[in-house]
Amino acid sequence: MTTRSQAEPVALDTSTEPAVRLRGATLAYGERPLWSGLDLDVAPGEFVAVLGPNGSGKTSLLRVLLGLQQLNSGTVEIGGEQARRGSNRIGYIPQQRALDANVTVRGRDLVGLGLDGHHWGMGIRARRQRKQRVDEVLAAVEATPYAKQPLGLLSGGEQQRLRVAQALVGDPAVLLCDEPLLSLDLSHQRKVSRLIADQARSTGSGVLFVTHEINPVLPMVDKVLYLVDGRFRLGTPDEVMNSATLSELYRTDVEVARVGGRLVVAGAEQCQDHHVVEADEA
Ligand SMILES: Nc1ncnc2c1ncn2[C@@H]1O[C@H](COP(=O)(O)OP(=O)(O)OP(=O)(O)O)[C@@H](O)[C@H]1O
Repeated sequence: MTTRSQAEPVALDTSTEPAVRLRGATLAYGERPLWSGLDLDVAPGEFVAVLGPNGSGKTSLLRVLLGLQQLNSGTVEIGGEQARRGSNRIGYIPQQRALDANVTVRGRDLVGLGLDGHHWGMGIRARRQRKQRVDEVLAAVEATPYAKQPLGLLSGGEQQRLRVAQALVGDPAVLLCDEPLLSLDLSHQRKVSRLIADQARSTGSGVLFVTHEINPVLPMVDKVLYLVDGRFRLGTPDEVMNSATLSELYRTDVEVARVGGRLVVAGAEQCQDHHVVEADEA
């Protein structure tokens, strides 16, 4: 499923800058801080899962990295440069919203938009390379059969696979994924998770992956950032996803068990609806 781009590379030199760097980052809307004093480095190729209950500030973190939301204090860098809107170093899979049935843009045109801002040059050769890259990524998400249909006529899961393709097509240095598995069936959840992890390993994209359910991506996760009610913990899955750490974070008794390679979290009401147990995932 791994593909390589012929676009001018935007992935970073792994020996130098982290893909993402936050220092002393604080974000508050009004009085209530969503998180404060956050130091986070995402190295090229690293896969970071961002967890937390509703309203804990996961999407807001992505908005900060996208340059759409200002920090109250601290700094945020993408590849050593201050985060800014419209950076072509970032691939973004937004939280899913169903598109209106009247949207007539074709899937492959949506994916092609992910290459805008890259330096492809002019002429027939560049056009052919661009088309080839779009075709590769469409095939990787198994969207080729419906890529010429209007987006508004596609199912939620089909639209979502095209959003994934759009985010991946430019080989971004940073891949921001906001619950990208929602509305995908189990088979496509696995394929899309694997595709994102492969992208991280092969092109050095640093991945921030917001999810309510860590199990489908657990084998791929290098670090977990867990946000709860203004507090956070950052570490390896074993360091964060254990009873002592989550009890401290939620300030109530939380039990974490490993069952057949999966994590089951029980205790605080807000984390029960957060870690859904699926029978099928290995
Ligand atoms: N621009 C804004 N102005 C004021 N409050 C905001 C703004 N954006 C988000 N919020 C609030 O900040 C909190 C965090 O929102 P955010 O969307 O980051 O949470 P989340 O962790 O992604 O939640 P979910 O799991 O429900 O998607 C919420 O209470 C939300 O209402």
